[in-house]
Amino acid sequence: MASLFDLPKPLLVALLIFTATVCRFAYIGLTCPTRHIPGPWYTRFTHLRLKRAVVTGQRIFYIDSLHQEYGPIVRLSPFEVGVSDLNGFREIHKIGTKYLKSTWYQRLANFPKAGVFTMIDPREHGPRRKLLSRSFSRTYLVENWEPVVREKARLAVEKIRKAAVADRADVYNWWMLLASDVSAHLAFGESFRMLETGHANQFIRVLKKLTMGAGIMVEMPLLRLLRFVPVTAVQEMFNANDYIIKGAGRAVEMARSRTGEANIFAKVIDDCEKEGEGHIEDMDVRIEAMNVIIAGTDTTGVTLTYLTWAVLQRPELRKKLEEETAGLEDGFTENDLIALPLLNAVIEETLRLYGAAPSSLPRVVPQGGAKLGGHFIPQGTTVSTQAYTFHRDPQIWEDPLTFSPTRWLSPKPDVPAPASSPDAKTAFHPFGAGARSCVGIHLARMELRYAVAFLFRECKGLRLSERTTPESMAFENFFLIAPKAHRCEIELRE
Ligand code: HEM
Repeated sequence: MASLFDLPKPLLVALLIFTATVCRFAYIGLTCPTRHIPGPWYTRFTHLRLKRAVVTGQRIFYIDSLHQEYGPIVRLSPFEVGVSDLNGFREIHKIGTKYLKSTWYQRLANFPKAGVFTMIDPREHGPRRKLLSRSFSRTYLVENWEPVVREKARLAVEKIRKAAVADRADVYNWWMLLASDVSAHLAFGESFRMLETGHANQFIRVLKKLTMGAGIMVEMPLLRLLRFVPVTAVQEMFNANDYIIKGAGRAVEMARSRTGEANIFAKVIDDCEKEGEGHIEDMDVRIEAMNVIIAGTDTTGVTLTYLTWAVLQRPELRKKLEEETAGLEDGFTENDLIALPLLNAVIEETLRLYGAAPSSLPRVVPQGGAKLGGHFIPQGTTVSTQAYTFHRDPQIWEDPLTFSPTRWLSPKPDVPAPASSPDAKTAFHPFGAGARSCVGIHLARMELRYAVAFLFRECKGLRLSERTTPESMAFENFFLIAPKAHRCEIELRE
């Protein structure tokens, strides 16, 4: 009688692999710790459907569609659960929470040490965060960095205006240059002059490659094997680390030099020395300098791009913004901008629908497990909350898909704005929430305010170019969002 072992060897190996895979899936499915949570049947066996959504830039849409179908607590994979329940969100992100960042962040860290963004242990993260927070407080920024932000925003708009009058201006490019020039200037203490030259310098280009590589590797670790492929572009991606870490040494030099222009780390180092309550090594300064540039560039650049797009689709709104900003005195400050109701409402509404970081903020359920939205979730499970879904919840926002800045304005003096309801306040988190919320929030808001004020004050009558369409502006989602076309062109006919 013929036996299995009579089969040709390749077929036998294929059969064994297939059987092992089926057994593995069956085992995961039967022992799946989240099997009692609602969700598509296949998410009990594998994370592959979720992975497909991640690598094709569709994660936020896929998870949102699962919430629509299965409710506020949904199984995304055997070990990950989506949460769009408000009380669940409060519990996960409250100050002093025991839900820590998942190891996804650690795997994202491509540098020799973790920085404020990727640290997981609160005992490590807390002191670092405290040190950086002082340099990013609004008071400190207004006293030390407001003129730099203002001048760069003015210059970006001057460049946009020139290009838009001549032919068309790609605001995606200009807003990215603005945001990286600001972040780099704060981190290094000297301008990279990218707005002046109109393109990113070598350091920023390599840093971008490095973060892109880290983003790909964290999702597809097997691709690390590519480092052995002798192709220059691939090798550059893997060797970028050394170049960047070396380049970031300039941030340390500038911070420690008392003769050059200061950077934000000069204060961090001073604070450590003065108060003796913190400790930061040169490598930490390098890593945090890179963090500031990485975290501060695409986030602000993309948000400004979508703001421009959203306003220019609405000529009435554009005119009102032009009128409001025309009323500013020439030497206006951020305090004057904070007093402009429409400008701030437009920024908030942009952050609601088009904030650049609407994806899952993965956290791990602490020891003992937790009950969220009426479901028990075992310890060790990753729970993911995404702003994309909270910001579009029809139970919280009226007509949630419509871009409507007036929801942020009081209709009458004694009537609160619809967006100031307690639920809306909890649900709205474009800058994250709790102890891990954005360190750069005041810097980002300052950049957004100045850029919007200069744009609509200096460029009256802007319109979208024909090449800027809903398709070209559709979201691509790789942790952050970006327009699919990676451009957003506008025109100005005088
Ligand atoms: C519109 C612009 C911005 C948006 C929408 C944004 C959004 C966010 C979000 C959602 C988080 C939380 C991430 C998480 O929990 O996984 C975060 C964290 C962070 N952001 Fe921003 N950000 C912006 C601008 C900036 C800027 C300008 C900086 C520059 C310093 C910055 C630095 C950071 C850092 C260092 C963290 C990590 C904080 C921690 O874990 O303690 N961000 N940001």
